Amino acid sequence: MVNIVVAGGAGRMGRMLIREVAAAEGVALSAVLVRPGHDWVGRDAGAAMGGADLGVTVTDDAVEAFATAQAVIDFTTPEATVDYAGLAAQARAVHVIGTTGFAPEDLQKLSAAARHAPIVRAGNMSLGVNLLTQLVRQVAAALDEDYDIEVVEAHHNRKVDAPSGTALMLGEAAAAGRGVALHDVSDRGRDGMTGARRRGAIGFSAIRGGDIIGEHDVVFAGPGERVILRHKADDRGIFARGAVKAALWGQTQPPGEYDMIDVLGLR
Ligand SMILES: NC(=O)C1=CN([C@@H]2O[C@H](COP(=O)(O)OP(=O)(O)OC[C@H]3O[C@@H](n4cnc5c(N)ncnc54)[C@H](OP(=O)(O)O)[C@@H]3O)[C@@H](O)[C@H]2O)C=CC1
Ligand SMILES: O=C(O)C1=N[C@H](C(=O)O)C[C@H](O)C1
Repeated sequence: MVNIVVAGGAGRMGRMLIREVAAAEGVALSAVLVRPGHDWVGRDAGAAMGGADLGVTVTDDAVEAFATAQAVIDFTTPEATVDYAGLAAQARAVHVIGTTGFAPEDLQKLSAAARHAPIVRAGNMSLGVNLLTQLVRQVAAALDEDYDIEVVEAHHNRKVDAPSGTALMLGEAAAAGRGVALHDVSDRGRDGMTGARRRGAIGFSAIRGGDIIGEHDVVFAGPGERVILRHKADDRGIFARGAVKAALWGQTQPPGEYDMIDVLGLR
């Protein structure tokens, strides 16, 4: 049995993860970790969510929670995730990171932690999006720069980062297909007199509204035609189930940095 801590348990993804981990086979929900001082601390996790007791008390003590865990599933904030990466590494627990919006210096800290225990990180943990990245790479390799690539994403009005982690994954895949580095061709800030579109650019745009779970289009707009590859998330369970799969997969891996392409065997 793999003991899993859900970090960020009171969040949208955290609540979904508590349900999925509690229901999944081969894993046990060993702790639910929330922001220090959160009003869920000390309560049963199931009752805190308005359901039946799960027999797991919510805590804000990460060191104690990680001490008996084999995996930490973390959908929180970049700041919290960087802190938890150090603690998970000390506990030699697999750290499954769904959090998005990292700065380059955060990613360096995650790489340092991954020298001691496996980290699985992906901006999207669903099977569908990870498969889509492979398709995007293939289409980008097949179509030349006469086809302008645009990544369009839509999310709920509480999302704090843009472009989404998924949009960046899709942009990276398109750039890899074209044999270029995304940071050399990325166009993220159109406003005002932008001038004509730069040939070879990969553009990003973001819609924020309502309760949209997550929608991503990769548009290849060419002369007289458009190819559009699309993913729509209808249920956050797809991300949570991917994260549980990653926690189990990571148990047999040496320390290092991995993603869902590794977990799903899609590379
Ligand atoms: N990779 C993937 O497949 C997916 C990734 N995500 C990403 O996951 C992240 C979370 O998304 P979502 O659940 O919608 O966001 P929420 O804001 O609903 O949840 C984040 C939770 O983390 C909590 N938190 C903040 N700091 C800490 C801390 N130090 N310790 C423990 N908990 C903490 C917040 O608490 P409080 O509000 O009290 O501060 C909040 O409850 C985002 O970065 C999002 O982009 C989302 C879906 C899928
Ligand atoms: O914040 C969200 O909600 C989501 N975040 C991830 C992202 O940034 O791509 C994954 C999913 O789209 C939902």
